[in-house]
Amino acid sequence: MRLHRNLVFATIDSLHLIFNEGKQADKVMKNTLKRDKRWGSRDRGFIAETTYDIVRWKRLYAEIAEVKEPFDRPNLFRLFAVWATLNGIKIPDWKQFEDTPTRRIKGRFDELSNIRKIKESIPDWLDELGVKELGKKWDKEIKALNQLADVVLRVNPLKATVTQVQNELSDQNIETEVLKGYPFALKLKERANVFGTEQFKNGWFEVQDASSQKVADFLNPKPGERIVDACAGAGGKSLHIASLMDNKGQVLALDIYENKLNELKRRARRNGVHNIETRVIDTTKAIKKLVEKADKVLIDAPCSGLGVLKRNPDAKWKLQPEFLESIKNTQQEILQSYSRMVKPGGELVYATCSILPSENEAQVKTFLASEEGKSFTFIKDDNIMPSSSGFDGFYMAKLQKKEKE
Ligand SMILES: C[S@@+](CC[C@H](N)C(=O)[O-])C[C@H]1O[C@@H](n2cnc3c(N)ncnc32)[C@H](O)[C@@H]1O
Repeated sequence: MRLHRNLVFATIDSLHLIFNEGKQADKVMKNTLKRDKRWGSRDRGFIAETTYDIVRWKRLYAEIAEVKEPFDRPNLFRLFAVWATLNGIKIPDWKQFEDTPTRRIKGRFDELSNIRKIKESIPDWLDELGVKELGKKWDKEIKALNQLADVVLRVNPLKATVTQVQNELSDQNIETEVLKGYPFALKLKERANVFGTEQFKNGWFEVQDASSQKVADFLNPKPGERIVDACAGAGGKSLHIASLMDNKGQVLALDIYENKLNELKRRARRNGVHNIETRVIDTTKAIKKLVEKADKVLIDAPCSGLGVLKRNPDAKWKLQPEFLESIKNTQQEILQSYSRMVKPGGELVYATCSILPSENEAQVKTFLASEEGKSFTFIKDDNIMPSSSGFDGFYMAKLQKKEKE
């Protein structure tokens, strides 16, 4: 592979914004990719993948290059040189790469590969937490979480069949494969910009990780039911739920952020979904109005996001222990208040995209032992681990509200 100067410079500029200015990686990437209209999909792919790769391996590369934050421009080029060397890419004879110690880079990599927190490129506190919560399992989970995420589509059965989407995309040289056990999923064989296709614009599919597609299945919505999606965000799960209900019945999508619900409404129109109503939760009154009104409630709770590090490697550096503690309190508060919306005999699903038992099983256990939780019985749970599934880490638990005596 030959390195192109403007693509490398765009990568360096993006890394500066992410590492030194605390900007969110996905937002930086969106802006960077708008910079030059002449860039084709391979150029864009190079910038995005290289930037994300260097974000993912920041600690390892910084230790190899012997540089410390904040990274000045020469140091960002040193990180880049480590990336290129370890990926077998020839370093060009530009002045920014003068005296790159290629052999030393390889030697340092071998030396440092014995220390997990450096090899897997994670902060000390996160490595300690992983061991405390997952014991021996942490090793393979963090390894899996450092792999590049596959792109998975969820076909929208209101608009198309899996075969139709597969054939139409194949006509545009976008090859996909079906995933056993995931009835609406198609995995891209190679990364491609699916958002530009007519099929996406017409709502035939959404991009949604395979593990995330398990949540609506687990909830098992039926046409005609009244379902509350309590932390609906931009509606990844609401849209899936509505499609499984065949547009019959009602999905009430709640969130504390109006802008996310507005995005949900846009996506619902594209998806041909007509049975979602959105409500911003700005007072406790909004919750009270819905007490015992839902057949099923989904709480897709805000969480550490540790299960989706593949997709969002930047979170390794942005996440703080204090945030984790406060988000656990929020999770329990949400469980306590939104569970009241379930009708007697109805069901509650609590889900997170975390792999930490303290955000998952422990929260359910605390809830069941509480006054509010006493009216629920535990039905089942599912712990989807990145190492065994190959996709994101997710947790989901199903509880049933007891009938009134
Ligand atoms: C994991 S995200 C939801 C993702 C979404 N369900 C999807 O599938 O695309 C959690 C959501 O909970 C929302 N949230 C946080 N606190 C909340 C609260 N007290 N009540 C309702 N939603 C809340 C956040 O704004 C965020 O959109």
